[in-house]
Amino acid sequence: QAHRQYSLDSFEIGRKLGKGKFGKVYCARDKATGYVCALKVMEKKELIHFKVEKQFRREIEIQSNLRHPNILRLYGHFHDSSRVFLILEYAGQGEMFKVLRKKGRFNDILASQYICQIASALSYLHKKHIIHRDLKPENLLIGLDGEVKLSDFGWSVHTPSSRRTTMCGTLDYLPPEMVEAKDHDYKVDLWALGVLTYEFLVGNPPFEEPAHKATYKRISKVDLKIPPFVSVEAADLIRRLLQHQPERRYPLDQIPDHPWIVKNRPLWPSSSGGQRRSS
Ligand SMILES: COc1ccc(/C=N/Nc2[nH]nc(C)c2C(=O)Nc2cccc(NC(C)=O)c2)cc1
Repeated sequence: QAHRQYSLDSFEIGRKLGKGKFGKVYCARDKATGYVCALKVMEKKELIHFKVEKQFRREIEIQSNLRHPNILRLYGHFHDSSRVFLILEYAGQGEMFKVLRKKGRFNDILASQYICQIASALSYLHKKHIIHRDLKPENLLIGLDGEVKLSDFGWSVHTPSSRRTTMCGTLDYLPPEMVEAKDHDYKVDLWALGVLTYEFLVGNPPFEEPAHKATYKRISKVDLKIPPFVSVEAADLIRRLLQHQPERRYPLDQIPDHPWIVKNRPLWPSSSGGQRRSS
């Protein structure tokens, strides 16, 4: 099954779900299994024009090997003379970005469940030496039961741990800051998780400014203003993630036990299993 050869003829094409960055997305049904999926169609000439073939191949290589309830599955891919097709998991409630814009902002219960699920997905990726590097509402989808699905691995990378092993002869001579610098890479996702937590609760990202330069200045100074309506517990987690020094950022594995998450956890995990705790 995993190595089935797919073609456009393998699918009944349903409604167009929307336009992604580089292509269109359709709901589709696999004729052989009756399984509903999402078919992402991209023009080869567009991928060449935007010089994203390498990033695109990396997205396929990375996402195909991932198995986690909060990471969108990539089941396979195929191409014809002019187009490339990704066979992706269908997430019933669509883009987080659109839901957030429509709702304005999320309450503590919804935001904390989303953040806990995203932390679980990031922890899974980091254990596989993968950094997402592009965490934002546009790259999140929501499943039928309201569970979050990390998608769009175009920018994620395998940390250079493999390069480290090939350098292993010389690793012994690397100074601490060089070796630690590798770990800094993971911690870019922790910062992004802090920005995302803020944006879910406030409705806009924390350092947003009309001019890029001004945004850059506010980020580098961590010029963070948390509005009074944000709960004390949420503000605490946001501050612990938005730390200038990467090594001071709150570890992912401690997030399920943070007061903001614990306080807002549903008494019984939802049918989708949510963030079931190991008893
Ligand atoms: C217009 O209202 C919608 C409501 C739900 C959807 C569901 N999309 N679900 C998906 N599952 N797997 C993938 C990949 C997608 C997907 O890319 N959806 C998508 C793509 C571009 C735009 C939108 N638009 C919205 C509103 O979600 C959705 C799509 C559209």
